[in-house]
Amino acid sequence: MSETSVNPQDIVTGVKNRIRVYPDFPKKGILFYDIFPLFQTPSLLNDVVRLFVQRLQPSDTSNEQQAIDVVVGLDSRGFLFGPSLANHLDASFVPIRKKGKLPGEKYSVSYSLEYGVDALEIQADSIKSGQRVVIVDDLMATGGTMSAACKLVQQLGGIIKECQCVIELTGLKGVEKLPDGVPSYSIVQYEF
Ligand SMILES: O=P(O)(O)OC[C@H]1O[C@H](OP(=O)(O)OP(=O)(O)O)[C@H](O)[C@@H]1O
Ligand SMILES: Nc1ncnc2[nH]cnc12
Repeated sequence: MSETSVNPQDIVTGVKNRIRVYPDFPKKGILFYDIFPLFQTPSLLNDVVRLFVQRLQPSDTSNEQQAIDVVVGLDSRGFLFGPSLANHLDASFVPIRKKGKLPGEKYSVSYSLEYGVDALEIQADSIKSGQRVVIVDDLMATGGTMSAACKLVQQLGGIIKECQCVIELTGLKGVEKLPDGVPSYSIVQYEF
């Protein structure tokens, strides 16, 4: 898709101005970053997705091998960005869902997150071996969710080109949990 490039710093500022922070939600001691106010500014939301796209653009746009085949979105807030990102990239969209929500043959991985433990699932035929994948979510905290998602994609033979989040809580060192060699990118960073 040929669009003019976006200035990352403008988007960082826009996102930071709109995110709301709630102490002690959903549990005491958790500082909760609410991304939903972003959706009240459609142009900013569009810029967020375009910034994700810009990161993935090959330097040589004629090289078809560089294209992303699949955007994987994580249940549930990753679904707010994934389909739009997939549309911009002309890629397919695949959901990774919390356990018990997807029908058919599935792969499953259990994981821990900042405030609980759960399992994630992907449909067995949703990614073909060798397909180039980007995984998107709203936020990375401990990295438990994203690292479980990486494991599922890799079990299906997907090649993860990047894990993308709007927010990263850098003090929780989530990126260190990702499988070796998997790149990650976040638009805004907070320590906790
Ligand atoms: O890095 P982690 O410690 O794993 O935490 C990050 C995950 O937690 C949140 O989702 P949550 O599980 O709360 O579900 P939701 O999107 O349905 O609210 C967030 O949207 C990420 O998916
Ligand atoms: N601190 C936090 N704020 C918003 N979503 C989260 N998911 C995990 N930790 C979170």
